[in-house]
Amino acid sequence: MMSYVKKVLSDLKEKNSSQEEFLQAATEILESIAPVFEKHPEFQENAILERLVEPERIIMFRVPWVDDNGKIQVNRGFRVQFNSAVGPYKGGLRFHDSVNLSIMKFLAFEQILKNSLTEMSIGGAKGGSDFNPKGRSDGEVMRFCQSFMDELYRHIGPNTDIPAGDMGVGGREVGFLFGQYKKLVDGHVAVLTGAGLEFGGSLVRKEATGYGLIYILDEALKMRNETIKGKNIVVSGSGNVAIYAAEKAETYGAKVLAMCDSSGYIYDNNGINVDIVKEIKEVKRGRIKDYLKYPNTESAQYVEGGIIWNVKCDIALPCATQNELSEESAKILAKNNTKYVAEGANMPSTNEAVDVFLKNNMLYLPGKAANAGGVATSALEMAQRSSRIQWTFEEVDAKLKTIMVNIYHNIDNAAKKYGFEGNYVVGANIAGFLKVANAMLAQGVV
Ligand SMILES: NC(=O)C1=CN([C@@H]2O[C@H](COP(=O)(O)OP(=O)(O)OC[C@H]3O[C@@H](n4cnc5c(N)ncnc54)[C@H](OP(=O)(O)O)[C@@H]3O)[C@@H](O)[C@H]2O)C=CC1
Ligand SMILES: O=C(O)CCC(=O)C(=O)O
Repeated sequence: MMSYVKKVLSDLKEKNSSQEEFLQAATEILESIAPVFEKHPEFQENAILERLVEPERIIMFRVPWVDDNGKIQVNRGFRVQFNSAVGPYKGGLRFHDSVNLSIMKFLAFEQILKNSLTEMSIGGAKGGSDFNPKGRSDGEVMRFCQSFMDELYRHIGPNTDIPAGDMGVGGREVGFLFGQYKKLVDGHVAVLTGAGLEFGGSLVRKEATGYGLIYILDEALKMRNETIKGKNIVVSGSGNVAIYAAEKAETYGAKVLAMCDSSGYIYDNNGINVDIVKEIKEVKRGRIKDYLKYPNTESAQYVEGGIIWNVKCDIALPCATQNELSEESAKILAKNNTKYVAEGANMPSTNEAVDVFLKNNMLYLPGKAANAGGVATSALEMAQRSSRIQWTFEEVDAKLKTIMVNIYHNIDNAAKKYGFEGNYVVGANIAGFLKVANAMLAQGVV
């Protein structure tokens, strides 16, 4: 059956030769699900893979807006509606200057399997723009979001496609996007998750991706008679996912030694004060190096442009961006005896880095399983919104924990069933794929 996978992959490479990140994600996924086709010839007979790798729809559009100097700026907007077999399209919006079609497609492709793993009825999508909100005034961000929504609104809806935040899109941006959507359609509907608590949002959504990462890690460690308590952790990034992963890890008794942004990392052998990072990033929208200006941070250092994975740790949590953890960094982690890697970001480790983790018998939890808590809580937000109720923080948090524990056992069982015990690349991809493939099969050739 490998020949079937190889053929689909080689056609995909020919058709999308310049889409590096998309091909990276597709190669990892397709190669790891190859064993499924031995047991399920019906998938090949029905061209499930050929259909799965082709997005149902891609929307690309112009986003013109006026900056604070009265100058007209033009960005490019995207929404990749990749697969709606399991449910309406669902996935975040990323505003970052690196955004291009390849990155949008890789993120949307990953999202299909991730959303399937949550066991909620949500399909896979992703969108965004090459606009970077960093350094822009609130007024500029608002005008950009309004122009972005002027086009996007006609392609989304509470039963068709429900975007949310991702890199560069937090509460402020979701608020502006929602305001413009509401004005355009004249309806207060649940079309974006990660909404403010005042207008339909859910408690815990902000914390969910980072907390969920620690919940699944905790379960994986428990199954090995291990615990997070007392472990030294390095968390890359200092955005939404990184902050709440670090916060939860500390409540479990771990010490967070280092965090970073794209300029450099801070390191403190006594442990980072996550509240300061939160203040710098969520309130001041500043740089991580500002950490050293705060009281009681004398034992911390800032390393400009340094590679955070050089810091010796027991647990590595890549929570920044794709391909931030190279093969070389993976070898350093292995040499430093790091035993656990759990991904808060999407595809932060290169495929070569993942090979190093697996060869060294490190526990590796891939992003599509480990960071699924964010989108799962988005689905909980949709459930609350449609039934006009609001669960307490504790209720949502308990549901999130259950979902993450279930994901762990689901990927663990799938890995065992297919003869790859402990390999969660195989486990996550197969478990996610089977539900989507069966849904596609049931719905005919569409
Ligand atoms: N938000 C969510 O709910 C979910 C997010 N994810 C994924 O998690 C990752 C982080 O998202 P999120 O926290 O929301 O994004 P944010 O924009 O809130 O934060 C991103 C962080 O990563 C840093 N960063 C970006 N590029 C690099 C780089 N090359 N090297 C080092 N640090 C870098 C940023 O620093 P700087 O400020 O300098 O750019 C920032 O601190 C992404 O891969 C995203 O797709 C996955 C599931 C859900
Ligand atoms: O909450 C969501 O809908 C999307 C989250 C997301 O973008 C992701 O899981 O990568």
